[in-house]
Amino acid sequence: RLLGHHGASGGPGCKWNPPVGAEELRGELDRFGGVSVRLARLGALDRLDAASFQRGLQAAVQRWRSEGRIAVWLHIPILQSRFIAPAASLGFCFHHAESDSSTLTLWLGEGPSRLPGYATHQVGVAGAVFDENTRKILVVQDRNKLKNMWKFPGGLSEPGEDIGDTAVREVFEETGIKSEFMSLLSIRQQHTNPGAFGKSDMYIICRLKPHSFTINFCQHECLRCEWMDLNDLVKTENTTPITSRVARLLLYGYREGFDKIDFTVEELPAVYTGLFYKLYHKELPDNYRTKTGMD
Ligand SMILES: NC(=O)C1=CN([C@@H]2O[C@H](COP(=O)(O)OP(=O)(O)OC[C@H]3O[C@@H](n4cnc5c(N)ncnc54)[C@H](O)[C@@H]3O)[C@@H](O)[C@H]2O)C=CC1
Ligand SMILES: [Mg+2]
Repeated sequence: RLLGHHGASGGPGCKWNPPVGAEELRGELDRFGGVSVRLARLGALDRLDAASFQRGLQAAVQRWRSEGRIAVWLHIPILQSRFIAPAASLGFCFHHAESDSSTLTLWLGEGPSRLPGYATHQVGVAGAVFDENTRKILVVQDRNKLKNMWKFPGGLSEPGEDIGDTAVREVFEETGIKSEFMSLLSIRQQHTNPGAFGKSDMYIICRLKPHSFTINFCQHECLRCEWMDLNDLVKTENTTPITSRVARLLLYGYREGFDKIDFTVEELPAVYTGLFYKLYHKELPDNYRTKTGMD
């Protein structure tokens, strides 16, 4: 199927405005039929002004259309940001930006754009550090909050960081307590979160096992930090609904067995990419783990 035949070879303006820089605007084809142009990889753009770039891009877009490309991905290094406005005037929109570049897209296919969006969520992770021997749980009060409610220490995940590693790192940074990841207990999803720049927030609580007990809390982020009896956290009014709920969940797990509440983790190989990933779920009994055990 050929898309967008129209306007293939030069409109009226083209003869008199040779597409300056059009030769340079070469892209790579992706497996979906889109073309990706990385300005950082193209030479001779330093002396190109915005108007010439726009003419060159317009001619290139016409060419890509005639070749049936479904989309254009335009990667612009931050120092070449003068090319953003000309691209936008040809219909390009921001797809995303990183610290040193932005990526704009133009959909050329039929109907509305089917290009995937960019990041949708921020991920926050808290650690519920529970000591089974003393039945105590580690809680903090935020310094920067209007109401000083007890909550689990935690914070935002860094790019490429495992959920459990975020929990352990944040707990240590905020309280000085060393701990080990045991399981995932809950996931909260909230949209248009003010702290997530209007994106959605995914807040994950992990069960951690303490390896040290002397509190040395971060004065910047925390006002108070203590080991609290789990029953007291379950009963207190001075906490958030999510903390209260997870405290009840922990009490249930403590009494009836943590396998009732734990999503444990396992690392598995990805089929196509050769990468590895972490899979979290309730414990699978041994006889369900192998195909032969199923009959
Ligand atoms: N119910 C609960 O127990 C609560 C859960 N959460 C969740 O925790 C996660 C975030 O945890 P945090 O402890 O907030 O992250 P965090 O531990 O990574 O700390 C964020 C840091 O960034 C600073 N910061 C944030 N916005 C700033 C700005 N505009 N300018 C300057 N500094 C700024 C804060 O002061 C803080 O030091 C989210 O997923 C959130 O939904 C947050 C509050 C309460
Ligand atoms: Mg925090």
